[in-house]
Amino acid sequence: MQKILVTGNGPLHGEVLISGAKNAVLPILCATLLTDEPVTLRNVPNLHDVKTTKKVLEGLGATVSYDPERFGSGPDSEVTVNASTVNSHVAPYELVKTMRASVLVLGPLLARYGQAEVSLPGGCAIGSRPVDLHIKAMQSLGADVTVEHGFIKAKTRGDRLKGAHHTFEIVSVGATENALMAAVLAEGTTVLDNSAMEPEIVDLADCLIAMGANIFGHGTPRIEIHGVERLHAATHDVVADRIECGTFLVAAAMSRGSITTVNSRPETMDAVLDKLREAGAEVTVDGDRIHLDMRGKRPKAVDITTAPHPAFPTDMQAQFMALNCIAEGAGVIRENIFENRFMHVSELQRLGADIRVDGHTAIVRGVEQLSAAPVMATDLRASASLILAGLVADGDTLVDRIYHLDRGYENIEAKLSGLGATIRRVD
Ligand SMILES: CC(=O)N[C@H]1[C@@H](OP(=O)(O)OP(=O)(O)OC[C@H]2O[C@@H](n3ccc(=O)[nH]c3=O)[C@H](O)[C@@H]2O)O[C@H](CO)[C@@H](O)[C@@H]1O
Ligand SMILES: C=C(OP(=O)(O)O)C(=O)O
Repeated sequence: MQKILVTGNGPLHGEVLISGAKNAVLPILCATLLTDEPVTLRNVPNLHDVKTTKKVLEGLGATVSYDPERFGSGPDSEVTVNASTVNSHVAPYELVKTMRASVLVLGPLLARYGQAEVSLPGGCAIGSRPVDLHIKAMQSLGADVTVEHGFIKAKTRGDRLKGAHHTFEIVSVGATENALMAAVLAEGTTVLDNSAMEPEIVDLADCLIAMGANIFGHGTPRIEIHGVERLHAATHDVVADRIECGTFLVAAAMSRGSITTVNSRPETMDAVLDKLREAGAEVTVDGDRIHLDMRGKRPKAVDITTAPHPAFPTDMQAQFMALNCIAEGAGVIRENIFENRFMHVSELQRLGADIRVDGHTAIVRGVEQLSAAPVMATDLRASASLILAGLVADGDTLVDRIYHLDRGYENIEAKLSGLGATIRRVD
């Protein structure tokens, strides 16, 4: 099994190209099921999760094509999906269990084919992550849904789903996306209240609009959709990954360095950029570039409270915990989205971090120096936090179970090496 070996090696400097967002490309790939015409996506990141989604779509009968030479090559990286050949409506357990975003085929399959069978994704390291809100939204749109033998089985009552007014009980990114994709082909108007407002939802809506959907209010808590009978071919550029970008900026801050992110989307990152400034970084924005400079200073600890967008994202919590581990002072971290998203704490403690956890709150007191140790990644962002800690620890840190990392970071070791880090993959 592959591992990453990272050696503390002074400040990071230079430019890093940000990839397309995992959390945008996955729902958008699922949205290609909504039309029998080809949809081309650009700025597609070369991630394990993208390959899993490709397998899910191919399992349904769609054709997914890309040029392996150019795949993962930044803005020009293209994937085309042709769903005209879809002949199955079943997303099997073997694929869904490895990537819960596969549940996002539920809405598109129901909307286009009137039926869907999607395995329940199950829990994962960060929490139980149920899909009840997805199911309730499908029911509001006129689907009969049962859960049998570990599968969500859904059927439209008539030929098509019916537009409806649906209010999400709590804000959910995935349930908003599933409902949005289902509603674009429903008969009549749908209003989705208490919708999630993440930039990746806006990107999905923009792609659906390019495919001919009528959507208003995306990026606000109320999305209105006027259903159309069919969607058509389109080309769409996937929005930049704000979490990948934030991860590199935190790495630079921790190492007291100075870096510039390129092809990023600063306007989607206010909460993270504000916290970096609070930590003592000089952050300037110029179009798609974010420049962060620590001027050689040690970062200051910051308090973090995770909540739905536009508040501070849970997917950046572990990285800021790593920052607090070596910062001046103490920071309080409150995790409000997932019940079990402190799995990185015990591994950071192995590197010498001073962290006390009480329920959903962690108090982190910065230490002058972390000391390298073998550590185990438990989930995607936990993996990132361990690499960041390893970058500033004294000695060689070996991070095991990096398959989590490959789900969501394209070539992280090459990108960090390009910034001057000493990091490599070992077998
Ligand atoms: C592929 C993708 O985009 N993943 C992101 C998405 O996950 P995901 O879409 O799974 O996260 P949600 O926004 O749905 O989850 C928010 C909260 O709602 C709960 N919930 C969700 C659905 C449901 O049916 N019932 C229910 O109780 C969850 O357990 C969680 O406590 O948003 C999360 C929150 O920003 C991010 O951490 C993930 O990176
Ligand atoms: C939790 C995450 O992703 P997923 O929903 O794909 O598990 C993440 O990106 O940090």
